[in-house]
Amino acid sequence: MSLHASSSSKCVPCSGLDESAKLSAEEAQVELSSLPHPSSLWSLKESQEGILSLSRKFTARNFKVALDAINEIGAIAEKENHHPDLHLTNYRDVEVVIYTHKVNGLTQNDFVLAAKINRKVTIDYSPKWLRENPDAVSTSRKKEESE
Ligand SMILES: C[C@H](O)[C@H](O)[C@H]1CNC2=NC(N)=NC(=O)C2=N1
Repeated sequence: MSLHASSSSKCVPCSGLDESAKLSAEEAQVELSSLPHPSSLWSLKESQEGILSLSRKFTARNFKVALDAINEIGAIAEKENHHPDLHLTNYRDVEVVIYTHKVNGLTQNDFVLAAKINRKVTIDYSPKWLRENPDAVSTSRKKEESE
């Protein structure tokens, strides 16, 4: 079982991590596909500097819902002491980007956090976005809107 698949998993302090904790692109792909459902919400992303990260994008129903989701994700991050970059890229479009700054790449901590976000955060999505992204239905706060 992957580390993040266990509900007792917690992020280990990033300050203690070194390069040996950094996952290769292949290892990251394996971790990605074993995230709890719906793992398809997340994708691997590589910056121009070659830094691998995990990214999840969604469109919320409105501005307030987008801000509430950011705050909810932020509270989980504080608890784990592992912090995503949270982007409000348009008034209700959110992108969550997770990587381990200490190693400039992905570690197990990033997948632990992504798994917690999948399990704990439900979002009142834009109905149109949810229709276009049916995998997200289990993370929708208003499941009936998907029909
Ligand atoms: C001391 C503390 O553990 C570190 O500064 C943490 C805080 N949150 C962090 N978050 C992320 N995403 N990467 C880090 O390397 C990191 N380091």
